[in-house]
Amino acid sequence: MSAAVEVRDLVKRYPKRDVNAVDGLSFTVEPGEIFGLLGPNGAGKSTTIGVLTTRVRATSGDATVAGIDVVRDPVAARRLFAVVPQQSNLDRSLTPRQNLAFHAAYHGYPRAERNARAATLLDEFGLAEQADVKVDWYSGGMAQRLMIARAMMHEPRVLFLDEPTTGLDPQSRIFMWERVRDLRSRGVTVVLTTHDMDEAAEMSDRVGIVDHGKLLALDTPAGLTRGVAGQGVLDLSVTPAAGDDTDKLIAALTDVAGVSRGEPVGNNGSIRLYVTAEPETLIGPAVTVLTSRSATVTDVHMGSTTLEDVFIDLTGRALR
Ligand SMILES: Nc1ncnc2c1ncn2[C@@H]1O[C@H](COP(=O)(O)OP(=O)(O)OP(=O)(O)O)[C@@H](O)[C@H]1O
Repeated sequence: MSAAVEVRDLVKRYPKRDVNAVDGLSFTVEPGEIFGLLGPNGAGKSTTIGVLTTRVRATSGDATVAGIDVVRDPVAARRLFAVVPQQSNLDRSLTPRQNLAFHAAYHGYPRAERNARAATLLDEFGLAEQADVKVDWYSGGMAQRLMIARAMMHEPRVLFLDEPTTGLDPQSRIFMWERVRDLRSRGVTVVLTTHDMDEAAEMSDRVGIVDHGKLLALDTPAGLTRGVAGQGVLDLSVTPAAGDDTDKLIAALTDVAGVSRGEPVGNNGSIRLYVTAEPETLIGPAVTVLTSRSATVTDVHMGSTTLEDVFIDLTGRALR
């Protein structure tokens, strides 16, 4: 079976720009996966989705969806994928139900089948009760759900979701995540972009981290956090003694067995230690080092490493 999505050495340079928006990107998405492209604003995620969905012309490189070259055969490719953009592109002159039916008509579905599919999908996405109102009455979360329902009308093999939950309230986000998992369980491959590390970690089977149009790392969320940043983190709120400073405290703390690295967090004296042992076993040794240097420890917090830590590790910058 061919890959669901394959991108090889993809480059996109927009006119009058002096850097590449996408700069030699390569990755493969397996059938049935939820694949997340994670990166800050401007990293090139939407441009990559734009090329794969035939809306952006690549400068060079190859892109295939369900084995079809999207440049050579865009019409065949469009039958096999669906895309939900960042901004609503619902037809405001049609009702929600009509939006779905119209989309299926465009894809050549006979009337009875498109009406039946619309009813089923409206129900699945929790919109059956408000299927015949004005689209304008929909909240952001409902519009987002309707766009996914519409995308599913022509039974795509691959669904592209560009920032699917940006701006949604927590409840709508969770509903959306559940619906996307349902799609995966039915064999639909999902490629989503996000700058939200929680969303990437929660949703994706594998995550590609992109920055400045380049792929920096690609693995399962667990593999990424394990590989780069150890087992966990220990956050310490510390006031150094007179004559001492945070950098020196970090140097002393990284001598403790099990501490792989430390860095200042913010500018109020907080220190984050990346640890390779269980974080709680290192609280005692870390506090001993700090008190031996007459530093004052006001708070200790244990946590697991996140994709944010991975991004900081790779780029030296925070994700947002
Ligand atoms: N139509 C365009 N013309 C010129 N430059 C563009 C165009 N679209 C995007 N860019 C630039 O390309 C780069 C990548 O943008 P892109 O939208 O792909 O990033 P992104 O990771 O999706 O970010 P966001 O989450 O903000 O959408 C940015 O520097 C952006 O300014």
